[in-house]
Amino acid sequence: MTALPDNALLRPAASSPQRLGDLAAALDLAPAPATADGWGAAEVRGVVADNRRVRGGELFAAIGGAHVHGARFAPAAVAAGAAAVLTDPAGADLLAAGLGVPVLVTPDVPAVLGRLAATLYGEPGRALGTFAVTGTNGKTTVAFMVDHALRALGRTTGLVGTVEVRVAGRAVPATLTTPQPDELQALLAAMVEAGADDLVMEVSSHALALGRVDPLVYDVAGFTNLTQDHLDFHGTLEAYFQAKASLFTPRRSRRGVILVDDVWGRRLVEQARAEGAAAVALAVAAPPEVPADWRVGDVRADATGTAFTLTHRDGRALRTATALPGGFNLANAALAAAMVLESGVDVAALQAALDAAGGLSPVVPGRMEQLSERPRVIVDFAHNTDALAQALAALRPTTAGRLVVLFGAAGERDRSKRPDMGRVAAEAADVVVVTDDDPHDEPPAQIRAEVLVGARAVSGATVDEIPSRAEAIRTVVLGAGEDDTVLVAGRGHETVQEIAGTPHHLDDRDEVRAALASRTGGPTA
Ligand SMILES: CC(=O)N[C@H]1[C@@H](OP(=O)(O)OP(=O)(O)OC[C@H]2O[C@@H](n3ccc(=O)[nH]c3=O)[C@H](O)[C@@H]2O)O[C@H](CO)[C@@H](O)[C@@H]1O[C@H](C)C(=O)N[C@@H](C)C(=O)N[C@H](CCC(=O)O)C(=O)O
Ligand SMILES: Nc1ncnc2c1ncn2[C@@H]1O[C@H](COP(=O)(O)OP(=O)(O)OP(=O)(O)O)[C@@H](O)[C@H]1O
Repeated sequence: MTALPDNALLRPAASSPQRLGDLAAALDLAPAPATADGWGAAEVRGVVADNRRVRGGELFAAIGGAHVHGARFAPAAVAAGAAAVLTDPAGADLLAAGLGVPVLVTPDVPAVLGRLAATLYGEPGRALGTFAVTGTNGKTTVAFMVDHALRALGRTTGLVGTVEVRVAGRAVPATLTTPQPDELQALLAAMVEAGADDLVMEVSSHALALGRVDPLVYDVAGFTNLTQDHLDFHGTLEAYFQAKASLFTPRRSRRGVILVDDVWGRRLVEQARAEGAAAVALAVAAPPEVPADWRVGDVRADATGTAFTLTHRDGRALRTATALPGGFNLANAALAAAMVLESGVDVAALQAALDAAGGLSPVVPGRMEQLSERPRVIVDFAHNTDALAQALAALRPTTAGRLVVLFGAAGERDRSKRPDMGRVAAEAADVVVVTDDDPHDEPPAQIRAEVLVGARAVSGATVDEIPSRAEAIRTVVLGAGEDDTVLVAGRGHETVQEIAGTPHHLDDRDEVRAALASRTGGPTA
């Protein structure tokens, strides 16, 4: 059994014990037949769905998963100090008699888990201003930007997302983009305990489809865009869209700010309003005939970044800038600013705060992160077709020499995007190097071959294949001319590469730095 990191930052230090009988009555949970009388008086002080996270006194929620039933771990959870177990009928059948603690049963454990955790931790979400960001690309960047703006306003924030979880200024690496319900509510309680005013989080389509964030109702939800991704999980683009759309309903948010640059955003505004949600439209690149509440204008881009004015139909206007490169980061910055304004912050207050903070330019690890200037080497997280195309398009105008891109595709994930990624790379770059990403359990050569089919169908670019990612990085960095731009795409901040089920340490940024150091004369940063 693998041990999980038990980071105290991720849970409240104190939580008041609650009677099992009260919880069962509130959440409609029934005792399993063999549960001894008097179970209702037993007390629990939290809930965990993974036995490796039990510290003592919690309710262990044993979930039927895709790989294993959590009930198998109930004895280990009880041995670690769990005071009761909640499971479904299939889990109850797996439990041996004589577990020694009360067992409660409900038909669908994940469906009650969030509410149970929120109840146990005192509804922490209600004590925080709450911001959620969803969309195929840009969630992490927008979340960092909203967080940056709120902190510029003097607020204490908690941040939850793909790169890290941050509680009032202290950070730990994240596991999922959006944590499981029991972990999320514990995290919110830890944030409240640490004195946070606001929560900013990324909400993945998986989390929405699986109800991970319920029963949170966000004050402001933001939508970036929708392009093909995650079809392995959702099946169709329509199902993927509907998962995202569920965030923009009164059940999950009070107000939505929706970028209407793409057709999905425009559809989302209509659908959200039809369902009675307050949906605010934001146009950045959309033409003037597309109706919008907030619109971006007077865009000035130079080597230091992009300045823009965000104007509301009612005349309110904010002028600010972002140093993060690319047209998509203008859209990300505008969305972040509009979300903060829609939470009720006064324009003059945000203007003053952003002026003092130098605009919306947080450091977002592994997102268009520039590691050297000549050659310009950038590590980015683009790992789907649209993100790759956009990242390359953002770099082309400022590349005097060749534009070189190195990337692969993840194994066991949305196979259909692989040739498309190869194609857009070969269309936009001069040199394409196809390497491994995270093959997981899939044969890496097969993944590369599927990417290469798309890349080789385009004439013009030089296309190479270098299986080892570290070797590929070294080769392109050593081979780059001073005027070239090298985009190392796909893994961003990630540090573990999984090949044939085995994790290997690999940090693209470290590999790039090492290669730069061995170029004659070293890098010019
Ligand atoms: C589809 C999905 O969301 N799967 C999640 C689910 O896995 P599973 O159903 O296979 O769980 P399982 O391994 O069968 O275990 C069943 C139960 O036993 C428990 N268990 C298991 C082992 C053990 O030793 N002890 C124990 O108690 C588990 O905590 C679980 O409650 O429960 C696991 C435990 O919490 C998660 O790690 C796992 O996420 C996997 C790793 C995953 O890849 N999720 C992806 C699809 C995901 O959610 N991604 C999105 C967005 C990504 C993006 O935008 O790019 C995200 O929000 O991260
Ligand atoms: N608004 C955007 N539109 C298109 N591409 C973007 C946008 N913002 C960022 N990108 C690209 O997508 C990559 C991932 O960005 P980011 O991490 O902010 O998105 P994300 O939605 O959090 O991604 P993931 O869900 O995979 O964690 C970036 O590295 C960049 O290449």
